[in-house]
Amino acid sequence: MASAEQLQRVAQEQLTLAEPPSKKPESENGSSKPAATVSLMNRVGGFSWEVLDSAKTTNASTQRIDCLVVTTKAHHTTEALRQVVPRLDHQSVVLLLQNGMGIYEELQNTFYSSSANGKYNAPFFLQGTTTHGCYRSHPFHVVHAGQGGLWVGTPDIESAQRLDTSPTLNSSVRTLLDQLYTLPLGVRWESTFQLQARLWKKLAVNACINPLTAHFDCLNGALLDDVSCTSLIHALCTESSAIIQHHLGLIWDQKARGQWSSTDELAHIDVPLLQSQFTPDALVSQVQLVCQQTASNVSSMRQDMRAGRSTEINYINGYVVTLATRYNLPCSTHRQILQWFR
Ligand SMILES: NC(=O)C1=CN([C@@H]2O[C@H](COP(=O)(O)OP(=O)(O)OC[C@H]3O[C@@H](n4cnc5c(N)ncnc54)[C@H](OP(=O)(O)O)[C@@H]3O)[C@@H](O)[C@H]2O)C=CC1
Ligand SMILES: CC(C)(CO)C(=O)C(=O)O
Repeated sequence: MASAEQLQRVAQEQLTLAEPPSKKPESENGSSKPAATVSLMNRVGGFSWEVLDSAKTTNASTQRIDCLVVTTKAHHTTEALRQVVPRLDHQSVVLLLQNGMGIYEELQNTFYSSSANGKYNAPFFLQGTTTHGCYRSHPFHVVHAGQGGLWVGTPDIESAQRLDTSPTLNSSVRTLLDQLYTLPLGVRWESTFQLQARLWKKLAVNACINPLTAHFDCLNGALLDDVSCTSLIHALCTESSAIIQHHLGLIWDQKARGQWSSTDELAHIDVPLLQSQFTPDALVSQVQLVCQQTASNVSSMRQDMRAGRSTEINYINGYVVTLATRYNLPCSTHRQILQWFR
């Protein structure tokens, strides 16, 4: 985890830029010779960093953290945060950058429910999602294998409202964003619902490509050549579509009941237009597009599976199943896929 609290202190990490993975036959999101090497230190003044490692907790810092960017895998996030929870307060800003969904809720329930640390002490969470691709070639060296964008916003409307009404918080979020904007990562701020729609789309796509490529041990592009894979993609997207549409429908009802004032961003959201982006056909087209665009990629779940690591399945298909159970909607294909990983 990188702490952005003392941005002028210098770290020696290097960011390595490589050719896009599509130019290679089979890459782990780009594993051949890097195209360029640049020092983060020269470009952004350097990030302060600490190694957070359970073996060294006795020497761990107790200094308050202003801004924290969490880039762990979804299933490691709660344990990673546990080490720094005492250093976060209600004015700290924490940006979550995991694939999948449900992590924000898990953190709230684990650390900040009324029975735990108390809501009053919760830091201000932001969520983000990226289409960049990168991997670590060796310690402190990251290969930037695929160019994309990075979208950041608030996880729910309550957070958006809190941000609007707290100048201190607003200034902390601005500090973090200003640092992120200096990076060549195409960072953009999005309204709550634009970001949530983006996260839903990514979840629906990842719920097809990741488990299927891991299970059938194939490249992303190969999914489109196999008839059993394409029929699974249709089944998964049909189930995801009903669940997402239902979820959006609930928001539509809340809006209709006047739960938000006219100044809220949600008052301007066109829910039926949003819903049209989540039909089964729209989701299948999105999966096909990503399979084509990342045809020569080894998906992150396939990489994890090959390396004998745990996967993010519980935060991808597992999250879809959790919502289906909550809404009492059919979800047998996602359930079947979850069984493959048990
Ligand atoms: N890599 C990519 O191209 C993309 C990744 N993502 C998503 O971003 C997230 C991160 O992915 P990625 O960077 O590839 O994952 P990695 O596994 O490469 O990196 C995760 C980092 O988290 C650290 N970590 C794990 N547990 C802890 C802990 N308890 N305390 C502190 N640090 C910890 C790991 O440290 P250590 O190595 O020491 O264990 C490692 O440095 C995932 O959700 C992924 O799906 C999304 C889009 C693209
Ligand atoms: C988009 C995709 C499927 C690219 O490989 C990905 O996000 C992943 O591998 O986790």
